Amino acid sequence: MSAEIIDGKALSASFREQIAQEVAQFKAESQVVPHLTAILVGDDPASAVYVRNKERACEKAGIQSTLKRLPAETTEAELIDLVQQLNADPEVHGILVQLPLPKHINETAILDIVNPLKDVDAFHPENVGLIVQGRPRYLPCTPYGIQQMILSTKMETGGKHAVILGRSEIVGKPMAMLLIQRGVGADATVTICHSRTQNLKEIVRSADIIIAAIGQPEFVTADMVKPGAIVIDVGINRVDGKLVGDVAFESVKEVASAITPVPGGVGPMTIAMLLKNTLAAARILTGKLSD
Ligand SMILES: NC(=O)C1=CN([C@@H]2O[C@H](COP(=O)(O)OP(=O)(O)OC[C@H]3O[C@@H](n4cnc5c(N)ncnc54)[C@H](OP(=O)(O)O)[C@@H]3O)[C@@H](O)[C@H]2O)C=CC1
Ligand SMILES: Nc1nc(=O)c2c([nH]1)NC[C@@H]1CN(c3ccc(C(=O)N[C@@H](CCC(=O)O)C(=O)O)cc3)C=[N+]21
Repeated sequence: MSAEIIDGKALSASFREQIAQEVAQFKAESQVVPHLTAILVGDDPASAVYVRNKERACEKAGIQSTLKRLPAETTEAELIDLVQQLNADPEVHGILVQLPLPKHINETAILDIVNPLKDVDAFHPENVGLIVQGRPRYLPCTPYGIQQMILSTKMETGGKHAVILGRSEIVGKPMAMLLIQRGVGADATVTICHSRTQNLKEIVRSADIIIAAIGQPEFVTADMVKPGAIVIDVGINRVDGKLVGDVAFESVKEVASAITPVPGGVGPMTIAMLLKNTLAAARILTGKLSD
């Protein structure tokens, strides 16, 4: 039997519609326009696509979006200066520093100085700490979007074995934190695999939920998937000009019960959750909601 295809594009559209309504209501009540500012340093083509998608989505939801484009030669001091300006600007509610940054800039040094209340990526250590403790201020966009996709399948996650491939700060690690929390769409038993993991295939084969976030084209093959598992493909890889995920979609969909496509899966959901966080940031900063 072929798996249910979790349509990230359609799901994100329905989230974005809901967010647009909430934005309109917030504007009417507060006379404030939620405003996201993204910083893009250098000209990485993949980052440019993401930033463009994000700008379009903001516009459609009634969220103001500004892109600060800086040349690849920008110094760390210059970038710090810009972040501090945005921190101090009362009209900016969300700040997103597009990663990766050029090698000569220390990413941690930059992410650490973003005002945690404006940190819509949830990368600041204060926000990460709050997530770990189970009292999040913002949820990290990609794991948050994935959790919504899993919820959309109506599969019970409680007590299930979720195997995450990849331990990055942006996907793998925070994903594990969300799935081990108590509550709906969580309560899972989580294993994180990475490049040093032994018996990776066997571990993945025991998973009820597989989340692949390693950046290796079609790494997860049908023989690694337990029949009936949910498979979430986070990978964005460009192969011969085509976009492919970390999962061999065509064969795995014959084994899984539900699967996300690439493109049209996790990517669009990441953007929808970014909009949600930006509205939440505007609420927190204007005192319309306690943080
Ligand atoms: N759709 C979306 O919204 C998003 C998509 N992405 C995509 O997701 C993918 C992962 O990105 P990101 O989370 O930033 O991860 P990173 O590229 O920062 O790290 C990759 C992780 O995968 C692990 N890994 C790499 N190769 C293997 C392997 N052969 N076996 C086991 N583990 C391996 C690494 O292990 P180790 O730590 O040991 O090196 C590391 O933990 C990329 O394709 C990226 O483009 C990322 C963010 C959002
Ligand atoms: N500070 C920061 N926050 C991030 O959340 C962040 C980041 N930096 N750096 C890079 C990764 C990657 N990422 C994607 C988001 C959406 C799509 C997306 O919209 N993808 C579409 C199509 C993309 C295309 O056509 O190339 C899809 O999968 O259907 C992809 C990738 C967010 N990231």
